[in-house]
Amino acid sequence: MSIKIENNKDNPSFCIDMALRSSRNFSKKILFPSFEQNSRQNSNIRIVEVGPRDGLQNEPVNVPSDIKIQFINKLSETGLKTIEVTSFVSAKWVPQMGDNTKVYSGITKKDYISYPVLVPNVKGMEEALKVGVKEVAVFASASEGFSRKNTNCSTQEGINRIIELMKIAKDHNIKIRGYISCVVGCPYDGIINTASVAGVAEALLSNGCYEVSLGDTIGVGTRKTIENLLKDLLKITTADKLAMHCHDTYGQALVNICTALEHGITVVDSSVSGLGGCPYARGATGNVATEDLVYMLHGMGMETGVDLKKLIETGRFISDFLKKDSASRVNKTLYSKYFN
Ligand SMILES: CC(C)(COP(=O)([O-])OP(=O)([O-])OC[C@H]1O[C@@H](n2cnc3c(N)ncnc32)[C@H](O)[C@@H]1OP(=O)([O-])[O-])[C@@H](O)C(=O)NCCC(=O)NCCSC(=O)C[C@@](C)(O)CC(=O)[O-]
Repeated sequence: MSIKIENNKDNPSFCIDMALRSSRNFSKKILFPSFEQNSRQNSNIRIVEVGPRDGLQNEPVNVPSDIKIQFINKLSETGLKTIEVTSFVSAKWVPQMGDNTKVYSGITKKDYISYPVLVPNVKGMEEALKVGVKEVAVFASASEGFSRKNTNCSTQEGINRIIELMKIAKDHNIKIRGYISCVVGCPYDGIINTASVAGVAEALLSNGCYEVSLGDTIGVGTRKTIENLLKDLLKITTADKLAMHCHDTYGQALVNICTALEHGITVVDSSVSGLGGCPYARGATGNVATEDLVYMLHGMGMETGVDLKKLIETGRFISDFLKKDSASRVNKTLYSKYFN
């Protein structure tokens, strides 16, 4: 059975199946019973696009700086309000991000878009300051095993480093966003308990992060585990201080994001074309694709301010450069309808 939707901005004027209608009506009332109530608070969702950083950091082929700059400039035209541009980590650890200064300085910045960069320590913070960053993202792990593999230190040592760099950031009026990695599972330590996540969240928030993004780094979370995590976190903080960052290894990312929306969270990280992965989290695939996220949110009647057609074109630009298929099902389905 098909219905024709004339004014749906995310779909060409062709017949789409019941899935879209379902996402507008059925899912609100039946799949997620509490959704109707929370969606009134959640009608505007902020998407944090992490494609240029998380999306590219694990790519084996060197992406030239001018391609990264074109990619970010295209993302800036899509209506996204936050685009994580690069990271100021050690190039010995993540060679793909070694051109951070060139990329950050080379992009055309719009004053209504925030362009955070990832920093691990004081050295990264100082380098980021030299190019005039206005927002940084810091990261700590809820698991010891991942902390050691990713940053060569324990979780507490990582937090201590972050506290030092946050002092500098605050002195320069730089906004600070936090990430917690491995919030439900770790490739080295297995299942992570919610108390460990809550401890890191408290440390990051109390030292100056305006929000903390919950990273399901290896994408093992399910509706149940995310629900349990959020129930516990919401005892120590409020939903407006939390964001979701779901890798889609097991295809659970959208469901987990819906679970977060139900709990009042309104900020979601994603990566165009589903690019991404951490070099130190073996087996993890990319983030939830921004195209799929936007399609879902618009289908649910939520506003993101993002132009899906431009996003699809941008996703295709970077996938074509990388010579890989887009991991976004929405991109795969709609690209030819929009552009051929
Ligand atoms: C933290 C370190 C630096 C410790 O690495 P280390 O080797 O212990 O550090 P070090 O202090 O001994 O320094 C070693 C060398 O790196 C240099 N160095 C030191 N710091 C910097 C810096 N900031 N920028 C540039 N260079 C730096 C330093 O100067 C020195 O150079 P050398 O003297 O040998 O020539 C390293 O482990 C590192 O860079 N790790 C980052 C790994 C990474 O970027 N992982 C991916 C991001 S996290 C992620 O993806 C998860 C997330 C956020 O997306 C959320 C989720 O998905 O869950």
